[in-house]
Amino acid sequence: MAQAKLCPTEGSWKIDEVFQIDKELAFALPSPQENLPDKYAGWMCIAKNLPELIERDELRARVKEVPELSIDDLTEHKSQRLAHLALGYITMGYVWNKGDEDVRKILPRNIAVPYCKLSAKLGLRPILAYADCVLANWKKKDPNGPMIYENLDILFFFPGDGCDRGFFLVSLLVELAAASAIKKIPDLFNAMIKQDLVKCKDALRVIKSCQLDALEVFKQIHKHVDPTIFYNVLRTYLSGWKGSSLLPEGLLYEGVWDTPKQFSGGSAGQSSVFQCFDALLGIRHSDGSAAGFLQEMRTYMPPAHKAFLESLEKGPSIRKFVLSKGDRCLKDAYNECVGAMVSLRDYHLGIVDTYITKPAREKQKGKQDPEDSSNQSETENKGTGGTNIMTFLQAIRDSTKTFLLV
Ligand SMILES: C[C@@H](C(=O)Nc1ccc(Cl)cc1)[C@H]1[C@@H]2C[C@H](n3cnc4cc(F)c(F)cc43)C[C@@H]21
Repeated sequence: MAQAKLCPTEGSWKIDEVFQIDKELAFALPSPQENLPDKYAGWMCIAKNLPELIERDELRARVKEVPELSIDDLTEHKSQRLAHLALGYITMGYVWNKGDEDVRKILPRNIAVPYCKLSAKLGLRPILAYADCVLANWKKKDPNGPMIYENLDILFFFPGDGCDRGFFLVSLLVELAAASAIKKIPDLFNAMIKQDLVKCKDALRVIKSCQLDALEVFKQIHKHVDPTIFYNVLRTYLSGWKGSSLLPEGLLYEGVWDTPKQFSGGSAGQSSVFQCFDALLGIRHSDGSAAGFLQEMRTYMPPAHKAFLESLEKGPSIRKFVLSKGDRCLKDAYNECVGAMVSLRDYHLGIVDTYITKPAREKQKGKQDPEDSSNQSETENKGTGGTNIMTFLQAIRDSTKTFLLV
């Protein structure tokens, strides 16, 4: 497994390029490709017109007509990520279509075969994930302009009047704010190696301020995402087929596997930045199901990013170093980083309440017999990733608090 390597020449830590982490953008794909070779026009035409095709009830027919294409002409990483993103949108649209009970349990081989080959090549799953719809699904309107919401757009859309633009771009901007903290990690490790407590405290203070910047960016979500549309429209298209009552066995990838396979829908847990500060600070989640879910979500990340999280967990422990020094100021600087994680988790819980719990309750009220919760489908209170996101987030928020040093 790749490790965060000591740079042999300068004798100092750097984040090895093997982890594919960009200095400014961290886990986001820098300048994602927007066009595929003409051979793939059939995929792009469907993926670029999903809302209209679904509205006109033409999507599923168009998917069945597209020829089975080989992925051999997708030679570069960025074209592979763009094709994986497009096929992800096509697959979610094909399975969920109008978002009602009329789902499809078989993905036709002309999409399933190239999608699974491409997923294997990228080390990703054949389902739309955070790495697709957030990290590879963006462009600048003015290429020379800044990385701000007003100068960004996404490449593909689901139905929902642009709700996905807000949800995906705010997620991306949170990633970018957190990127400044990730850039500081080598300085933190170098300060530890040199036993330089002053530099250690400085690095921890920078990391904390970047975490709080990420929290401020996260708050933009209310401006750009409508809770009712998110809950009733976008959440459906991001849902997966693991533990789903509509696809209890999962999805059959025709021509690839003989039996249906279960994969989870996209979730914040698939964000490497969501997990990297826990790994850096030595925060381990004792709640088995939450810890298990986080581990499972790592298998939906680009392998290089999963490897980075593992290298942070195996690398020098900042927590042990702080404990060994017994320095009050250093402990405070460490605790402020843990405290920033608690604040982010708390805020995320509020977001789940606004975007999932409350709309679910409103929807229940709207039914004939609001008291009859028997027909409350098991997905009502679930996030896009399929777990009960509130329970999951409460568990990791609570366990994060236990890592504050006295
Ligand atoms: C808006 C939310 C979302 O769920 N986005 C999403 C989900 C699924 C899919 Cl498919 C696409 C987007 C969340 C944003 C902010 C990110 N975040 C949450 N807590 C964090 C703690 C940190 F320290 C940190 F740095 C980032 C953190 C992750 C996503």
